[in-house]
Amino acid sequence: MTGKTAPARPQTLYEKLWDAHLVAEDNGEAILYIDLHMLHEVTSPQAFSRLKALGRPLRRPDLTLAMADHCVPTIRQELGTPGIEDTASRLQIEALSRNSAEFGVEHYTLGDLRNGIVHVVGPELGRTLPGMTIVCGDSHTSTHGAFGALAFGIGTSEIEHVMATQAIRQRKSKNLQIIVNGQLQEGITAKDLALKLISVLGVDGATDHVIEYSGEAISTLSMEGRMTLCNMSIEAGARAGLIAPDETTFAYLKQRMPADAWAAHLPGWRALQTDEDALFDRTVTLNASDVGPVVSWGINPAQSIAIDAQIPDPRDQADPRVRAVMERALGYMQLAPGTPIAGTAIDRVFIGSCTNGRIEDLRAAAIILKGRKVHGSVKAIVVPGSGLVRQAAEDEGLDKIFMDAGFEWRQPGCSMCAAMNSDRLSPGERCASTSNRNFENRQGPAGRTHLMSPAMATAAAITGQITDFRTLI
Ligand SMILES: CC(C)[C@H](C(=O)O)[C@@H](O)C(=O)O
Ligand code: SF4
Repeated sequence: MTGKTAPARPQTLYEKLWDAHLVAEDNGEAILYIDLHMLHEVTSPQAFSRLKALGRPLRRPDLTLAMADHCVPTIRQELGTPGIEDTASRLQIEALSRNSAEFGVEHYTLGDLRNGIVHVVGPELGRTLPGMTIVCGDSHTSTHGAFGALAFGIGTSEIEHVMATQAIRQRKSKNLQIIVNGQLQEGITAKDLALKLISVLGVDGATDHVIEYSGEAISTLSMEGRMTLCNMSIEAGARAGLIAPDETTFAYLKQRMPADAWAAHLPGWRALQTDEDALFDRTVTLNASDVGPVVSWGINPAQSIAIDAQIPDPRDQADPRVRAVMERALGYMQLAPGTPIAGTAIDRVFIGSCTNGRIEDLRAAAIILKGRKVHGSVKAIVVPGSGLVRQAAEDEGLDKIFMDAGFEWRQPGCSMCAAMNSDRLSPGERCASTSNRNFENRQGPAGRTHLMSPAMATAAAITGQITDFRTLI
């Protein structure tokens, strides 16, 4: 012992979270301890079966939380699983309940107020906390990074691994810093910012990176907005998205956990910041004031443009591969280059998903909708992200505003985000959607999706076409 200690190297938040959970490391491969493992019905059954076949116990049922969201119907949930018409969905949801009971996992069944989309429920129940490592067999686990937790999606074999060991094998990602300076304009949301960022970065622009978002525009976002932004990190290829916890985070959590536990955590949470002079592999800077309402026109989220822009022309692209992707998108979406995106007629509106199914999203929609009607040619549904969101909305009378306008007021679930249940587009239908993916067939075979914010989807519902919501306020 020399008595000397190496000077502490400045670290990013990602590096701090990594080090705090590092169990072992060898040749770049690490084992990370996992603080919270969330399960849903689609990606957990095989892992449970393997565990059973091997006769292994679930290592930490107390750090595991299960709920059905993808396949659940968004009507008649009070009937429980017997009310599910689709047999495959019913079996999957029943299997989750059975497995949860067998392994002692906390599980919210259909119709339980606490049930909903896993990425909405974890945070709102105070299970998602700053400084945690959180995994789930679902790519949008990145949502939880909004709290300064290292949260990422995992595959089925990894689910089994976490179930058995409460740890996971990982390689360290690179670190991408995204600084958003200035303030977002009135009514412009984290969704517009996310779509704008993805259109700048590209769908694989953040591959192999963990993003940390910072800057004035980020610090003024609500927790709901931060979750929307971190949720969509994955659509730029990122492993995870992170926002350092601050007073907004602490205030959100204060309402969701026992006061003594909250106070005990606080000093540790405050230390979850990127050190000054810490090094990132890359930095991207954006001015919030340059962001207006953004809408996707194509078949990936990077194919997004400002509401006052024209559909891009593949002939302007030098790269033949980019041109080919654009041509395919235009063909699938049945859009002509050079035409304004505003004015595109739509058939369906979907407000919901783990991106935009929170109370703030429903409020943003209801403010515009109040006293107006859904256009005669449009079928519109609103699907709260959880039972608690639904209840909060009803307490505020938002359900009435939606129903009076002609929206269907549904029960919680992923619904039309991924069409893994009976909520889906018919072939050829065009949808204004607050979800996060506009891939071909995503919302139903041959369905066409335009991603946008809740305010923009509401404006589309009212006018029957893609519309700048600011013309309605
Ligand atoms: C079903 C699930 C594995 C999938 C995901 O990982 O994201 C789904 O949630 C999605 O949004 O496409
Ligand atoms: S709401 Fe959509 S994106 Fe989110 S978990 Fe469900 S299917 Fe995936």
